[in-house]
Amino acid sequence: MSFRTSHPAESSSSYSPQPCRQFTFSEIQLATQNFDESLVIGRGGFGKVYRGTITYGETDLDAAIKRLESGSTQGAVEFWAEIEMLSNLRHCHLVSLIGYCSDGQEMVLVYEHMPNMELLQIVCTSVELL
Ligand SMILES: Nc1ncnc2c1ncn2[C@@H]1O[C@H](COP(=O)(O)OP(=O)(O)OP(=O)(O)O)[C@@H](O)[C@H]1O
Repeated sequence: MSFRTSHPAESSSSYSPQPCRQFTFSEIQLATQNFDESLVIGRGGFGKVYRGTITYGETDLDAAIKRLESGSTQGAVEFWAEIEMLSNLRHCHLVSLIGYCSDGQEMVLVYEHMPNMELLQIVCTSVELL
């Protein structure tokens, strides 16, 4: 599988900076305590989702951090599509994308942590078990 290492929009002359920020892999490791298993809050098609604290400028933000897993059904195309879409869309009913990290094979999405999303997952799982 081949991976893109830069945001497609960065090569475009019409690119205008988005509030969505690019993080280094070291910043992601720091935020997730090097992907500590105790911080895993969910798992989706992309891979595991970790809860972490990411530093954005002067502010520490409560974040949900999705790391693309090797063997994930979703890949580079979906990764960049998610960044493109959520960078341009801001709505109270949509989860906010804080930023992303693309470093070699590592692809990570950083969202605002939504406590209700975990609660919803617990309710859905309980209903499935009934
Ligand atoms: N922003 C968030 N805040 C809190 N928890 C989150 C957030 N994003 C994801 N999660 C948790 O991680 C789980 C997996 O989320 P994810 O979006 O990766 O999977 P999904 O909803 O099944 O989507 P897909 O399979 O299309 O990637 C969610 O069910 C939720 O528990």
